[in-house]
Amino acid sequence: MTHTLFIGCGNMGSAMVAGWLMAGEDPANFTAVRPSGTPVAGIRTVRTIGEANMMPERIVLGFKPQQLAALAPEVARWVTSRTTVISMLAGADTATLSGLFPRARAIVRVMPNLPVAVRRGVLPLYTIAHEDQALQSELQPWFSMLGFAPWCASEEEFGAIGFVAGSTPAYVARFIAAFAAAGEGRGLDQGLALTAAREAVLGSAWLAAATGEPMEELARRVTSPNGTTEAGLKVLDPELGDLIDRTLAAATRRSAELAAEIKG
Ligand SMILES: NC(=O)C1=CN([C@@H]2O[C@H](COP(=O)(O)OP(=O)(O)OC[C@H]3O[C@@H](n4cnc5c(N)ncnc54)[C@H](OP(=O)(O)O)[C@@H]3O)[C@@H](O)[C@H]2O)C=CC1
Ligand SMILES: O=C(O)[C@@H]1CCC=N1
Repeated sequence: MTHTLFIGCGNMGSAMVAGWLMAGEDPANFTAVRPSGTPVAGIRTVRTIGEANMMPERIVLGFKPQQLAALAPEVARWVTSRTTVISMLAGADTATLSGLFPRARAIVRVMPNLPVAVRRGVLPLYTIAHEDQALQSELQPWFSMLGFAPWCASEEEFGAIGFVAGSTPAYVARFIAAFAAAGEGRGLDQGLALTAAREAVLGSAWLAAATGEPMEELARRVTSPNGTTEAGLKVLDPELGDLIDRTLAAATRRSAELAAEIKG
C-alpha cells in the first residue's frame, strides 16, 4: 500500500481526497494534518505531523505558500529517499522545493483546480526528474483519477496551464453569477435564474467536450445572422479577450510576488 500524507488539507486538499475516494481509492491510504483538527471526510485526520508519525511514500504540501519557509524544516524530518514530495503551492518553484527537501526521491509540482473533487479537474504536473519514467508511470494513473493530468515539459508550461485552469472555477463562478444576476434583473426568480445560468454553462462546456469542435464553430451554430446572439457578441467580443488577458496577467504577477516572498 502506498500512503499519502497531506500536510494541510483545506479547500484543495479535501477536494483531491474527495476525488480519490470517489474513484475507489482506499481511505486507509490517506492521512491529513490539520492544526484545527477539522476532520477531512472519510480519512484519518490529525493535528500535527508528529501525531501522524509516519514516513509515507508521498507527502502533499497543502498549506499556504507563505508558510513554506516556516514549515519546511519540520516536514523535511519525515522525508526519506523513498518519499515523493508533491507541492500544490502556487509560486513555489522546484529549485526552491529541491533546496528545502534535498533527501526526497523526487519533487513533483501539481496545480489542481477545484473540480478534482468530482474527478473533472485540470491538474498539470511537473518534475525535474524527467528521466524517472518509473515515477511518472506510477503517478500518472493516480492523478488521472482526478481529471486531465498532463506532464509539462517545462516549469513555464506548467505555470501557463496553471494560470489557465487553476483559478478558472472562481472566474466561471463569477460568470455564472453575473448571468444569474442579469436574469434576476429581468424579473426571474433567484433560484431559477441561477439554475438556468449554471446549467447553460455546464451544458455548453459539455457539448464542446463531446463534439471537440472549434469554439468558433460552436459559437457560429448559436449565432443566427442578424439575430439576438450576434447583437450580444458585438458587445462581449471587443472586451472579453483583453479582460481575460489582464485577469491572467494579474494572477501571474501575484505568483511572481509569492515566489519572491517564499525565497525571502
Ligand atoms: N484553492 C484552490 O483552488 C487552489 C489552491 N492551491 C494551493 O493549495 C494550497 C492550499 O490552498 P487552499 O486549500 O485553498 O487553502 P486552505 O486555507 O483551505 O487550506 C490550508 C490548509 O493548511 C493548513 N495549515 C495551516 N497551518 C498549518 C500548519 N502549521 N501545519 C500544517 N497545516 C497547516 C490548514 O489547516 P486547518 O484546516 O486546520 O485550518 C488548511 O488545512 C495553497 O498553497 C494554494 O496555493 C493550488 C491550486 C488551486
Ligand atoms: O488563489 C490561489 O493562490 C490558488 C492558486 C490557484 C488557485 N488558487
